[in-house]
Amino acid sequence: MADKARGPRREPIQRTGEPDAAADIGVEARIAAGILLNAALERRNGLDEAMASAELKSLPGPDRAFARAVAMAALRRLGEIDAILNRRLQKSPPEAVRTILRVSLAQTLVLDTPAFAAVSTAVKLAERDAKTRPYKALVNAVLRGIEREGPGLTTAESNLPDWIAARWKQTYGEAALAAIALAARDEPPTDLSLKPAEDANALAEALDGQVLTGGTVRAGVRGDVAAWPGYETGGWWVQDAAAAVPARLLAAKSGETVLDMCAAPGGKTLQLAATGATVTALDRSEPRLRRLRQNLDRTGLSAEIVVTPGEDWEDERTFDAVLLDAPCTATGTLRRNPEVLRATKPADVAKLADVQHRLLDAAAERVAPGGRLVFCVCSLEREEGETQIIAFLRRNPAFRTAPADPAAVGAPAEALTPEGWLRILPSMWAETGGVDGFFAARLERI
Ligand SMILES: C[S@@+](CC[C@H](N)C(=O)[O-])C[C@H]1O[C@@H](n2cnc3c(N)ncnc32)[C@H](O)[C@@H]1O
Repeated sequence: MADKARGPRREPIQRTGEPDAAADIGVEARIAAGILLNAALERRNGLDEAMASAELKSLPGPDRAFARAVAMAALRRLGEIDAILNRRLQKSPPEAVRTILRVSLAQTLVLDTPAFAAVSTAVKLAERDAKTRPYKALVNAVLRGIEREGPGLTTAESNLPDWIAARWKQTYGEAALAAIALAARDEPPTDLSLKPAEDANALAEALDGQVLTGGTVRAGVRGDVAAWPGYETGGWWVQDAAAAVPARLLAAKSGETVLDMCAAPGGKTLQLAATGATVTALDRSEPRLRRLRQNLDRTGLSAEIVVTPGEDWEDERTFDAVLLDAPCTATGTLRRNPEVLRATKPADVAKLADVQHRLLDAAAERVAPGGRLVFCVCSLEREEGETQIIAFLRRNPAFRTAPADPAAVGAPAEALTPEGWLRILPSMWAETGGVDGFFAARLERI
């Protein structure tokens, strides 16, 4: 596969992190990294499933964390890593050999692992398996060649699957595509949403971070969030700055009734419950609702929980405000979940748009006269965002757009569309570390 030329922007690959003591971590962790990488490339949720497998769980914690960091780095830079490899490979090696090479390059090019450790463990990995043993010398030569002569220039856009890059170029233009690709190269910072009574400035200071417009605290440190101040006492929860926007847009108030229609694992339910509104959190997935319950317990917040598909809910109630955070391709979360780009197929966009259409109609029925409806998706695909709302407003003349005020809801100013909706791109707020991609529209029943 040749390095894709989608424009002139070619730059040296940048290192972004350094897992602890990578040089001391051994072959087993690298094998695990390969397992995680391939699971993520093979199937949706593959990485999470593989992380939960007995094989991964049997590793010591630091090895497991290292394996995940390597797999994530490889996924974020897959196009660049393959381009570098392809310049040195005369023909494509067996997949197992490519995995070893990818895992090794993710360490040296992205994670700052010392080359001696990344290369020698790659050679040991090749040696261990009869299928890869004949390629031991090749693995050594390719990796040492790259170390000696440098990786060469690569493009951030090459990390995006072709069909996705083509779509985003058409929807957002070439410059935005390049900016999104750049934003997706690096591990994003961790953002926290706080309960209203918490001191955002003190938390930001403790985490060497900053308070963003809207009140999100962006941590300046990484690591185990459960060890950060305020976790045990439930003062905050992890939630990307963009993911915190839709619940603010709904502007729930104490004393109102609110339905969160696709609620689990509950980041937005927590925001809504923290306003003092009476919240009903509905989701079709019991396992995901279990996580929502744990989140409510930890934060001391409360909500009624309903397990059912939103379209089939046999309940007559209507609500002052309804939030529909619909299931979607999640392409906007590519910085946090680079695997979504590999797992999503073109046909998924239309399939999920159908689900969103049905859920939107079901959500609309739950809105009391004069009430509000916020629809949002963490997708960059127009069919899951703007197109849904245009079609919904045509089918439902009883609703109209209530334009968003980006400053009031902690969204980037440039996210506001002419229609009054919010289209947040991962390239926005780049100077403070970027955001997830989101679409959100607030509607009101006339
Ligand atoms: C984008 S996630 C929601 C994230 C959540 N709002 C949060 O902030 O943590 C979409 C959710 O929709 C749920 N879901 C999918 N189809 C559904 C349906 N027909 N009815 C209700 N929930 C559904 C999924 O189980 C998933 O939890």
